Amino acid sequence: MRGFYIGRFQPYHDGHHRMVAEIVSEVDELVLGVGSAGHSHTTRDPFTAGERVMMVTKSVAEFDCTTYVVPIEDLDRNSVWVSHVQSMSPSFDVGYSNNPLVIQLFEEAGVEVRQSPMFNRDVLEGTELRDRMIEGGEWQHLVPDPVVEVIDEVDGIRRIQRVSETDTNGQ
Ligand SMILES: Nc1ncnc2c1ncn2[C@@H]1O[C@H](COP(=O)(O)OP(=O)(O)OP(=O)(O)O)[C@@H](O)[C@H]1O
Ligand SMILES: NC(=O)c1ccc[n+]([C@@H]2O[C@H](COP(=O)(O)O)[C@@H](O)[C@H]2O)c1
Repeated sequence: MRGFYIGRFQPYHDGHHRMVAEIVSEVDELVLGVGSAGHSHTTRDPFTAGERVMMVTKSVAEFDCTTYVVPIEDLDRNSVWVSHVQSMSPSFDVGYSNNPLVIQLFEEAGVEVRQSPMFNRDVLEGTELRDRMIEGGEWQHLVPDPVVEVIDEVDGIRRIQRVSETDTNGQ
């Protein structure tokens, strides 16, 4: 059986990693969709699809499960989004998500969806991690080690701090 799990992974963190650990115990192969693939260089979506592919690929290497990492761009039309996903991904039997819109769209398309508990959600949330990066706080212990290395390699902290600055010229 092949599973599919999509997220923006801005960045990939220990909550995602815990969920992947559970998924790989249930499936033979996994597809990890890197969502909103065209988005980057903003406060909400600082990292490119390629950078997120690196974070995810290096992090899941510890699991003994064939994993395909597939960038998936957004569409303006939710009603055909599942077809779009299926056109970009190896075929899959079950979708994994805790995102209500994703769950709704998969179910309407007849795809089985499984949810997982939210792990330590008070800190394991992309928004919280990005806030810490912008403010110079501690975030490294909340992501797998390879994610720290990728963000360092691409000078990601400087990037998110810069793109979060307000233009003070008032133009
Ligand atoms: N701590 C967590 N435990 C379990 N699942 C999580 C956790 N955080 C996110 N998820 C799930 O992982 C998927 C991808 O989430 P996403 O990449 O949007 O991360 P996020 O932490 O919710 O980030 P953001 O704050 O940027 O929206 C979603 O289904 C989301 O519900
Ligand atoms: N119409 C669309 O393009 C559409 C619909 C539902 C989910 N998505 C994407 O799927 C991903 C879901 O991941 P999150 O759970 O991280 O939000 C996001 O990248 C989101 O943009 C896109």
